[in-house]
Amino acid sequence: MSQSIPVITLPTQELLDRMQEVLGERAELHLWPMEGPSGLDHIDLAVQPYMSAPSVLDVLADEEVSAVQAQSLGFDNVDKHLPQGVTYSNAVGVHEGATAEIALGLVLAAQRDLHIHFADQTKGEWNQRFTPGLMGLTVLCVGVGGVGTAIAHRLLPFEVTLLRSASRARTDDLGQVYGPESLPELVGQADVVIVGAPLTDQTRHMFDDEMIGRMKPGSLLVNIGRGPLVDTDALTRATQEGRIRAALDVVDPEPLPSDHPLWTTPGVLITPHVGGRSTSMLDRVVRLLEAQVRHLAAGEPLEHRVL
Ligand SMILES: NC(=O)C1=CN([C@@H]2O[C@H](COP(=O)(O)OP(=O)(O)OC[C@H]3O[C@@H](n4cnc5c(N)ncnc54)[C@H](O)[C@@H]3O)[C@@H](O)[C@H]2O)C=CC1
Ligand SMILES: O=C(O)C(=O)COP(=O)(O)O
Repeated sequence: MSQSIPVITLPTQELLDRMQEVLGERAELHLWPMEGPSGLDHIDLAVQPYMSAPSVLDVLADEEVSAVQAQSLGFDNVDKHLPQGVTYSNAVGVHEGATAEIALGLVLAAQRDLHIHFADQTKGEWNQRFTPGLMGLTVLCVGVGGVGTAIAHRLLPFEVTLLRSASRARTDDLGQVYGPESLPELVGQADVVIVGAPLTDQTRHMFDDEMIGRMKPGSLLVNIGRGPLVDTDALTRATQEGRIRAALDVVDPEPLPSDHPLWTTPGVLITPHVGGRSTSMLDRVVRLLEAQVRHLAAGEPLEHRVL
């Protein structure tokens, strides 16, 4: 019996070449058609481009597609656009570690004023200063999934007291996880709050005036999840008044308009949604797609299905 060959469309030539190398004859690979229908009878797996546009979802209506594999972990924007009967898998294993690196980088920069030292460097100025650091402080991670856990593991060697909260209370190998009902009390105990939850109806504006108002004076709010988890106006007010500091890889809106006050508010650090953008990302995407193609060839369900 001849082996069934899944048809995969891929968003970039580089990814297609890497897939060809790894999968050889096992898959029939097509570059995703940017304009017009592909002309294929059936597509077993369509790969969502990493950069958001053009979205594979925009062209699915013209194709017979079984499943979409995303190259992102977040899928807050997807459900309304996904045609019925098409499954959607997110990119588990691709971005967690890289996003944790950006979270830790932002925390360390903000807690040791690295940005101020680097600005001094551009002027050749030798200004020594004392900074809060991280050792001995309390850090709250909001979101204990792949990203939150990667952050927690990287934080512990910094000798912090770690608090964690998620959508439900439980214990895991790192200890106690608190439920959402505990969040208002926990934020008041933390010197650093790192938000790594997904964007849902329940989490949108989770950090509003009230929640931000409960944070310790001078504490740091880090957002590496999705911009709308934090109410931008509330955050702008709190940082402009110097009540809290912020370090943001994600903002609302994205891109942040160049005249937005957050860009220039003292105590606010911004990176342009680069959590997942590490050069080793493509290797992890290829490994994920290889595993998914194996499942298709074996007639098994795809992994990491979220929709
Ligand atoms: N900055 C960046 O470049 C990146 C950002 N992300 C964002 O990070 C998010 C999280 O990704 P994963 O860890 O893979 O998700 P996940 O699904 O593995 O974990 C999500 C965690 O958030 C928690 N959560 C859900 N609702 C909550 C609530 N109401 N209160 C507190 N916690 C709640 C869940 O309990 C779970 O612990 C993604 O949805 C995406 O938006 C992901 C990758 C890169
Ligand atoms: O995986 C995610 O959710 C990320 O945020 C990184 O990917 P993106 O830049 O959103 O395509």
